[in-house]
Amino acid sequence: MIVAQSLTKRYGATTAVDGVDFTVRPGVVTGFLGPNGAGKSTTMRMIVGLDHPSGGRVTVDGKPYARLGAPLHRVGALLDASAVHPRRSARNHLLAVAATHRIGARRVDEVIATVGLDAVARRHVDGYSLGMRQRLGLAGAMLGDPDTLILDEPVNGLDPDGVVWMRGLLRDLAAQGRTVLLSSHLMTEMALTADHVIILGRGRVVADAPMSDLVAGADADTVQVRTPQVATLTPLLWAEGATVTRTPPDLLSVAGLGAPRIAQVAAGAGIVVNELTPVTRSLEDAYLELTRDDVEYRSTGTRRIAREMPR
Ligand SMILES: Nc1ncnc2c1ncn2[C@@H]1O[C@H](COP(=O)(O)OP(=O)(O)OP(=O)(O)O)[C@@H](O)[C@H]1O
Repeated sequence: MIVAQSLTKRYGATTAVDGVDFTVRPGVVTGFLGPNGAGKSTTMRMIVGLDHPSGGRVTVDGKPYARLGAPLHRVGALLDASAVHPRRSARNHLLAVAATHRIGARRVDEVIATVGLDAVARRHVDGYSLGMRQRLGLAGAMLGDPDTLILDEPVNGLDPDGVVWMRGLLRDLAAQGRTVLLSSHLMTEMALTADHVIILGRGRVVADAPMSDLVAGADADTVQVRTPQVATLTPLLWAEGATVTRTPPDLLSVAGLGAPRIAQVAAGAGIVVNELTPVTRSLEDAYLELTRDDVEYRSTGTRRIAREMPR
């Protein structure tokens, strides 16, 4: 379990992390989201003792990282996949890390197999693709079989097979009762992987909620109804207390009445319904709405770029 209390980090005049409180629980994958510069990496670095808080504290299983004995067995981190000596092989890199905790070669070969690098483990890392480096970083994080995993953008550079594999692995690790904190800008992937989400905006927590709450959200009871008989169905839905918005020629957006009741009303009046779809909000919609005021780096759009291009 990771607990942050009033956690703060200032770099000169910049407050990167501004008094955040959150708990990352075991047994689920927790997604860590936020616009560029929101403070995710800084928070992760503080969790693993690579940065010191300017205020507040963060603990793993009740202790600051620096006070955990044999930290590789407690916390595994993948924060920067490029942080490996390029002239070392993956296996030698992992053997060197393993030696700091008296972890043997057998475990090194086990994690190499788990991340699918067996065939290239004896090659220099400088020939590795970004996806291979991510796999190696994950192998390093898992080396000590830790209860807590902290992974900054681990799916960057992975091919579609790799993304699906990573999703399954992270979900398995959480199902084994581990604490998994994962940052990513890929909303669709995050929606498939995480059970709980913490969103930062300008160094503050703007959301801390189960994924199901975020993706259902405000639009959960809106239903899209497609019927050739909109004029007949609309007053019947009004009579049931629904709010109905019409998009010609045949689409109704119905709020305040669930799909089963709409189907009953239509069937009772002999109205043909071609589509009945409950509209759920995507994680991306929820994220964009929650961070609308917290985006530090916003593009100006392609039209302006086109105007400024030399002819
Ligand atoms: N070592 C540093 N020195 C000075 N400022 C820093 C340092 N590290 C981070 N910052 C600043 O702190 C803020 C938060 O940065 P951080 O990298 O934690 O954001 P992030 O949410 O991980 O962003 P991204 O999604 O782009 O990775 C930014 O304004 C950044 O410029």
